[in-house]
Amino acid sequence: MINRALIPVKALDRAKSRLSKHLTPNQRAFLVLEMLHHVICTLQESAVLTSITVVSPDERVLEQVQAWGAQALLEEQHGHNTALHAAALHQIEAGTTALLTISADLPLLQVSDVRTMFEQVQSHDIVLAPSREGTGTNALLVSPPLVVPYVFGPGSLQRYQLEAQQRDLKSALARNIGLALDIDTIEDLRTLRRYEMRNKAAHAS
Ligand SMILES: Nc1nc2c(ncn2[C@@H]2O[C@H](COP(=O)(O)OP(=O)(O)OP(=O)(O)O)[C@@H](O)[C@H]2O)c(=O)[nH]1
Ligand SMILES: C=C(OP(=O)(O)O)C(=O)O
Repeated sequence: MINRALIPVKALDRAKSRLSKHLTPNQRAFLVLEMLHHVICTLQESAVLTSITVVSPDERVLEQVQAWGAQALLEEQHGHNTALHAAALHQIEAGTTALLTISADLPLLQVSDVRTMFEQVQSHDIVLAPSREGTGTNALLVSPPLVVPYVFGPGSLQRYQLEAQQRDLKSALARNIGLALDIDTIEDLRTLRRYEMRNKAAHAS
């Protein structure tokens, strides 16, 4: 198996728009980079990936991720799904057998979450990590790459499940808070804070 990962990242000045009422543009850019760093480090620590590639139209993001040991791919075609499709074609050319596409905004992601998904893909064609409210998709692991098209956007979980069904593919869900809590809204930030406080208290006792 040659396992690789793709992380799509929006231009910093457009990212986290749902937090624009609560955070300044600089704070939002900082938050995006901090969460991205966490996701890259966790993927690296999982030791199951040959490479991690960040796909973004933003030169600042691409420069930064190379310093963190990830590969940088300039978004050739604009739009979340189109950019990912083009990036996945490169991964196929590079001999990738299993491709993880994962959001950059998962601050509670753990090494065990990543390893579990790769264990699941041994016996499934597609592994989906639902978002906390159960309609979005925070991570998608497919073997081979592009066995289903990219359909990220509102209601994507159901759409991926339908795409898999139509192709008679075996799919599995990966449910864990590390994969489920993506940060889009101020409520998500509050939830994150609650988990962090709980973890701190658990470590102190
Ligand atoms: N390269 C690329 N990545 C994208 C694009 N749209 C979203 N992403 C990334 O996909 C993941 C999920 O994105 P969203 O939650 O839809 O966008 P967001 O910027 O995080 O938040 P909102 O602006 O509030 O929607 C994040 O890692 C984003 O940076 C895009 O057009 N191009
Ligand atoms: C893009 C997605 O998520 P969100 O915009 O909710 O982060 C998705 O779940 O497909």
